[in-house]
Amino acid sequence: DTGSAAAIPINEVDIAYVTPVTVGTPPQTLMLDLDTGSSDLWVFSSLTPSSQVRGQDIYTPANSSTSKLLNGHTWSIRYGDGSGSRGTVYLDTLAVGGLEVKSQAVQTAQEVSSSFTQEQSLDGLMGLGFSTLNTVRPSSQLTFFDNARPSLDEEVFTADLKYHATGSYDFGFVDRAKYTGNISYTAVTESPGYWTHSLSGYAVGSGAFQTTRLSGISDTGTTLLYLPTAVVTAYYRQVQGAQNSQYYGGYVFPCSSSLPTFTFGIEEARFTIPASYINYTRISPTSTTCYGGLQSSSGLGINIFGDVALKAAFVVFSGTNPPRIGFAHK
Ligand SMILES: CC(C)(C)S(=O)(=O)N[C@@H](Cc1ccccc1)C(=O)N[C@@H](Cc1c[nH]c[nH+]1)C(=O)N[C@@H](CC1CCCCC1)C(O)(O)C(F)(F)C(=O)NCCN1CCOCC1
Repeated sequence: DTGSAAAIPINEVDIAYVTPVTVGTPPQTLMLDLDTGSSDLWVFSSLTPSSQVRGQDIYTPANSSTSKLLNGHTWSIRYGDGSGSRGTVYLDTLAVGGLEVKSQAVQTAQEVSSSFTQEQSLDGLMGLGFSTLNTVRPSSQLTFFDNARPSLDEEVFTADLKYHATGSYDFGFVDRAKYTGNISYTAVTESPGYWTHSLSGYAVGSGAFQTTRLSGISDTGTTLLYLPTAVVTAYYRQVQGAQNSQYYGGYVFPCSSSLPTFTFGIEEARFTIPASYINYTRISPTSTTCYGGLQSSSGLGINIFGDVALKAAFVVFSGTNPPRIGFAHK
């Protein structure tokens, strides 16, 4: 079996991407953020207080003939940006791009934090990290990918995220039409449940490639690229008027600045992020100060290869044993 679905940016600066997912019988369609940085599939639901729902689509288990309450199970998750949610669990039929799983744990939110209420384009998350990160207790649940595995033609899913455009997620196959040349693979460690791997080095603009292994997580659920301070200062040293603002919590610069590209290595392969991806957004609609798409990871304790980096490549998340991750040009 295979599946293929759209990855649609939810705003004009690609803060996140959502994918249509159908849940239950008859199918209820929700727009979920497919997130390789977590492993809970949770949705706004009929159990979410109406005061916390603002425009999101909801899953109503009572309207599904195939829903089953997973008795006595609860979950609670906190994300890197401080947002969170918690609730109960149903098993139901769930499909992404034509690929169906009969009994997927669907975590129904009974409480969501305000940033989720405010994000009306996001009806929930589909975690595609390793199932060890799942927060359902007393027994943790499997991700959609882990449930789908036995029926997949190939034990992979791919991410083709695009800059200011709709891309795609494919399950069970690697679409030759979506990339050029060869796929450069590198080893993944499942610790502690993320797609953790290393970069073989980096270059700022046309500068020399610095060969140094940088470990981090490829995370479709994180907007920006977070790397060590040494790398980030080397980058912004090339940007007129750039400064690390305490006020804005990161590197900002005049929107008129010309930015260098940023290149990262996956083993012998090199991937260049265009300057436009790093000129992330104005700090306010009328401001001439812009916020960088490359920021320091020093406060995070981990380097995060988020969407700013991932959208510069075609990425293969391979659930083989051992797992590996592949990057190709597109
Ligand atoms: C707002 C922003 C300045 C552009 S942002 O860069 O912060 N963007 C947010 C994503 C977002 C999208 C839409 C609206 C609002 C926020 C972002 O990139 N947040 C990151 C991480 C981060 C670090 N620093 C600042 N932010 C995050 O929490 N990402 C998680 C998924 C997000 C959560 C909010 C909603 C959108 C999806 C994540 O899952 O990718 C994660 F890996 F970062 C994470 O927190 N994983 C949870 C890991 N736990 C470990 C323990 O077991 C349970 C799972």
